[in-house]
Amino acid sequence: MSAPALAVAGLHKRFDRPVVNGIDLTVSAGEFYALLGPNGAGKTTILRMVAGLLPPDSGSIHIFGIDARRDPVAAKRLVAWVSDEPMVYDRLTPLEYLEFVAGLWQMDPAVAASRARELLHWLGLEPHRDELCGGFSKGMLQKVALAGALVHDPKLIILDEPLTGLDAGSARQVKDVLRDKVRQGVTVIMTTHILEVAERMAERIGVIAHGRLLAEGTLAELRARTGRETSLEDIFLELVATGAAA
Ligand SMILES: Nc1ncnc2c1ncn2[C@@H]1O[C@H](COP(=O)(O)OP(=O)(O)OP(=O)(O)O)[C@@H](O)[C@H]1O
Repeated sequence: MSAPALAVAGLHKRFDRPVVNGIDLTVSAGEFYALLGPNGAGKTTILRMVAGLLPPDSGSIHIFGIDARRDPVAAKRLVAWVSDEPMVYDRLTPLEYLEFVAGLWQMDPAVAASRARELLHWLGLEPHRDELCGGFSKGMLQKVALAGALVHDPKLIILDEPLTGLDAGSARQVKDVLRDKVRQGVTVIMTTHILEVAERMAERIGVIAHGRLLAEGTLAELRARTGRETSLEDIFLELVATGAAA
């Protein structure tokens, strides 16, 4: 059997207080996984550790079987990280930005150019490909950042609140790109506060509070835990309330 896209075990991180408290998480290759949790639950901190941007205090992270703490460069080649605060160079056009990112990955220029064109088309950025990013709205910058994260053809895409601030049309484009990627066998892990998105798009859902995984499973499995045919919102609120009381 092939290695899971992500296998996290015993992950801990503290800042001035413990923030991630022994997370175990396995996401299969080709799965769409949503990580939910109230503000400050530790979701971003977990994903930043997985993406190699923050060192854990303890625990292991394997990406497609690669020990990401021991071999971070090999692991990062397989991963895209899309933050909720897009960092794009103001003085570059989207096309130049994608060429720049492709250069960092030492991609073949012809492959990079064709992938960049495809991504700009998918995300509706083609009409703006020669305009400077400095004049773009937050939503447009978010889409440029997503395109930049996908240009090296990652196998695991990690997104922190990718739909926040996007208008309905842009949100649809981003969701379609992610669905297409999953159809192609790519793994997607994302955080969201938009529970309908998790309900509609994710194959499995994990609920985090106080740096702990309270529950995970398909929507049907989470419903079975509560013993009621109810919405993800009800399940989420019940889990977080009982988790907080525990
Ligand atoms: N670099 C840091 N230094 C100190 N504390 C931090 C740092 N990064 C995160 N924290 C704290 O860790 C806790 C978890 O933050 P995190 O951003 O992981 O939560 P989250 O679940 O992503 O929340 P949200 O849904 O609000 O984005 C918060 O209390 C936050 O203030």
